[in-house]
Amino acid sequence: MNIYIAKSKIQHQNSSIKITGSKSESNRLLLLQALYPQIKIENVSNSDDSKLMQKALASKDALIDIHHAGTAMRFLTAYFSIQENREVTITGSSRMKERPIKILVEALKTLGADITYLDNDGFPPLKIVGKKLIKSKVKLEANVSSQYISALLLIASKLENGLELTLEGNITSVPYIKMTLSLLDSIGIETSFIGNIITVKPGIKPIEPQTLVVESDWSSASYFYSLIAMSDVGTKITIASYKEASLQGDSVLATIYKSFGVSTNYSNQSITLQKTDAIDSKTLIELDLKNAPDIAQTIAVTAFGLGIECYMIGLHTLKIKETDRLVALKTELEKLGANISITDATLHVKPSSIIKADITIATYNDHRMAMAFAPLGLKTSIMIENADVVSKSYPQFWEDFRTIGFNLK
Ligand SMILES: O=C(O)C1=C[C@@H](OP(=O)(O)O)[C@@H](O)[C@H](O)C1
Ligand SMILES: C=C(OP(=O)(O)O)C(=O)O
Repeated sequence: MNIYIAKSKIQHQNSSIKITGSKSESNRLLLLQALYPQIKIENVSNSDDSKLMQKALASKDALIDIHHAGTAMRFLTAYFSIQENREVTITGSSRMKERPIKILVEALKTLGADITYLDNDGFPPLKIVGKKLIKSKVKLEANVSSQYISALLLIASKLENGLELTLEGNITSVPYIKMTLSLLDSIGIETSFIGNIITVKPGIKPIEPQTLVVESDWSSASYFYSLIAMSDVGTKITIASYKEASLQGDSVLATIYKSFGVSTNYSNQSITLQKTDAIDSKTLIELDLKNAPDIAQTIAVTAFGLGIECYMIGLHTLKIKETDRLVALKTELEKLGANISITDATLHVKPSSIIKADITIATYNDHRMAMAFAPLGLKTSIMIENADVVSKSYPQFWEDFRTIGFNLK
């Protein structure tokens, strides 16, 4: 399904958009609930990735297909490693078979896990024979993906002696590691993160029955920040349910988008985004996104839409996500008339004043390509190819854009 966005305007300034729970928090809590069924979760994400996670955890099958869900792939690899007397093959989409998992698999094997690569060394599909893991100390490279670290931490309290993880090199996507530790702490599992060493105590104390409410997804909110940044001064929109003390690193959007003239007001568990200042075309925005890689696409498109210069570093993880997001951004933004340069970890949007009309944007099976380019509908008419990819994280994305006045065909 392609969607054509005829040049649009935000019509319903006072509409309130409700986004469901964070995909990252949901996938962690779903795994913890499988380990500790006394936990209840509210506002679970309705994303494909969280539904796949739920389905995989409930499945008794010997073959689990996780499609494009990277977090689920990594978390379930750890989970099935400790399911005694169970053997599973875990596979995914063709892109999943290109997304590296060796660092996690080697760490699990060091702890005693029985995992075999069924196709290419270091990549899914994997055969996992569940076992009791006796060892408790492991070192791993921390600059490739934090998901490997979170995966180990999530099962750690079920290991006989807990876990002591030594992180080597520069640690990437740190807020996601802290999110995992906070969720463990909140259910009653003892953890510490000092220097480059994380420890998780074995679960000796019983975990109390409790209900955890997932905060809505900040990465999904990024597309509304982009919309407001490209709107006329005074335009505002309210989205729920958010809080100022978020576990999600992408809540840094509230700070980042001040530079794009957008203010954020927190009230009644909602955020109201308002365009307060017009942006000078000579503005240069410089950002290090190693802690918030999922909002890089949104920000690159906002800068292009406003015609301003933006230089982003810390993007080394983008090459191994749903697609090579650096190459995809360069290719698609340049079709619209942008001047972009990239390296393996940076992206530079040069200032420009032209936005071509009626260009078709390829999305490369990447939800964030579709959603990041959609706000440009305020500036020009644009076609988004395979627009249903959004369901990976935000199934009602197009409905919500229609609600605020977008003209979609
Ligand atoms: O743990 C998580 O929930 C995630 C961690 C990040 O991955 P990396 O650590 O691989 O950057 C992020 O990009 C992904 O969307 C979700
Ligand atoms: C990178 C992402 O997800 P995952 O790694 O879980 O596939 C994402 O949602 O942007």
